[in-house]
Amino acid sequence: MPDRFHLGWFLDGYRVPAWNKPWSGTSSRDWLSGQFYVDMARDLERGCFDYFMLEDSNYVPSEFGGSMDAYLKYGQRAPKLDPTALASIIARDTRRIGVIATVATTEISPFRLARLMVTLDHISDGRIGWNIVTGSNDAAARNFGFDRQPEHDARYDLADEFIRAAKALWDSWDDDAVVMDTESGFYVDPSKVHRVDFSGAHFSTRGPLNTIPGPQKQPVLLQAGVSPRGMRFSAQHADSIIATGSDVAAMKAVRDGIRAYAVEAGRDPDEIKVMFITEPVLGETVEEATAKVSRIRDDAMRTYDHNLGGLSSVTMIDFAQFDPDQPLPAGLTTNGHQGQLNDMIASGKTLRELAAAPLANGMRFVGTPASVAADMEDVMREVGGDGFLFSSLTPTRRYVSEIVDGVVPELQKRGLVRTSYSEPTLRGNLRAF
Ligand SMILES: Cc1cc2nc3c(=O)[nH]c(=O)nc-3n(C[C@H](O)[C@H](O)[C@H](O)COP(=O)(O)O)c2cc1C
Repeated sequence: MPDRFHLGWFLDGYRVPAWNKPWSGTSSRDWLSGQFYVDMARDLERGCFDYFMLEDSNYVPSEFGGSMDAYLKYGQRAPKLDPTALASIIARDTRRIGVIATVATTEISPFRLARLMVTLDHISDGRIGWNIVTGSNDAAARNFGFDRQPEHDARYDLADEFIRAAKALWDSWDDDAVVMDTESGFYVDPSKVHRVDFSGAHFSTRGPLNTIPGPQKQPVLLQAGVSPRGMRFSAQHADSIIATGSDVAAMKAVRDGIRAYAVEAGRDPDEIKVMFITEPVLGETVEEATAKVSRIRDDAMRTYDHNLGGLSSVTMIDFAQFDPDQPLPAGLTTNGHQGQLNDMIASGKTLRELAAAPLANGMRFVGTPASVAADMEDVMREVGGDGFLFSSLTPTRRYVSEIVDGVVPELQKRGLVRTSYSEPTLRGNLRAF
C-alpha cells in the first residue's frame, strides 16, 4: 500500500437527513435549500477529503409489500432533489474538495450529460466528477418513457457506448481552440473545433460540444457496480470505484478483481482508486461506542420495513414476502443490483439481521476516534489500498464532526491521509498517491 490512502463521503441522496433524532438541529428545514449539504461539504473540505459523492435515483419505488408506503413515510427514496443542481452550489461554496454527482446513462443523452459536466467543471474549477449509473429499477425506466430497464449486461453495453460518445464530445475542442485574440476579435479558432459524427447502436451525436472543455477536460468518472460485468466496465472507464465489503477478504477480492480487469483493459491499475464504504460508530470510550451499536440495531428493528425496503427497491424483489428469521431462499436473481443481491445471499444472514445493519455490506468500525483510526490502518494495509468512503443513511452535523474532527485528525497523526490538498483538480488529488 502507498503510505497514504484517500477519503470520500458517500451521500445517500439529496434528501432529508436525520430530522427527528437528537442532534438533528435545523436539518429538517435547511436541507431543501441545499444549505445542510453545503455546510457538510465545507466540513469535509476541512478534513481534506478527496470528494463528496451525491447518490441519486429518479423514481418512487413500490417493491416492498407492493406499495410506496415504506419509501414515502420515512422519506427514504422520496422526497429527493437533483444532485447536479446541488453539486453546483457546493462547487461555488467550496474551494478544494471534489464533488461527484450521479446521473444514469438511461435517463439523459450523451450531449446533454457532456455539456452539463463541462459546465460544472468550469464552475468548480476542475473539481467535478460523474458517478455513472446504468439504472436498475423498472419504475425509473417508466418515468423516462420505457417499459422496463434493458437486461443487466446490456445496460453496461449501452453505458459503454454512451461514454464513448461523451468522450468524443469532450475531445471535440483542441486544447488551444480558445485564442481570445484582441486584435482580430476572434475568441475561438474554428479550425480547432471538430464535429464528432458519432453514430452507435443506441446513441448518435453530431458534435462538436458547444462549450469550451473544462479544466479536467473530462470529469472524474466513478462507478459502483460489483457484478463481473460491472467490474469490467469500471476497470475500463473509472477513476474511482465505490465498493463494499464487510471483511478484509471480501474487500481484497473486490480490489484485486478490479485491478486484474484494469490490466486486461490495458490500464495502469493505480489510476483507479477503489474506495470502501464504511459507517464507523464512535464514542468517548469503546464501551460507549459498543452500547451505541446496540441502540442503532434496536432502532433499525423498529423500522424493519425502512431498511429492507431499500434492498427491495434496488433488487426489485419484495422482501416482505419472506420469513424474517430465515436466510434468503436459494436461487434468487435480479435484473437490478446483482452485486448487492449476491453479497446478501453469500452473507447467509437472515432478513432481520440484514435489516438490522443496513450498511452491513460496508466495513463496520466501532470505538473511539483513535481506536477506529488504528483499525482502519490495519484493514487498509491488508487490503492494499486505496481508501474509505464514509457514509450515513441519515447524517447529522454531529456525526460529520465525529468523523472530520475526531477520526480524520487521528488518521492524519498516523500519516495515513492528507493534511492539505496538493493539486488543484479532483483528478490530480486522486492520482497524487
Ligand atoms: C454502494 C453502491 C452505490 C450505488 N449508488 C447508486 C446510485 O447513486 N444511483 C444508482 O442509480 N445506482 C447506484 N448503484 C447501482 C450501481 O451503479 C449499479 O447500477 C448496480 O450496482 C448494479 O450493478 P451490478 O449489478 O454490476 O452490481 C450503487 C450501487 C452500490 C453497490
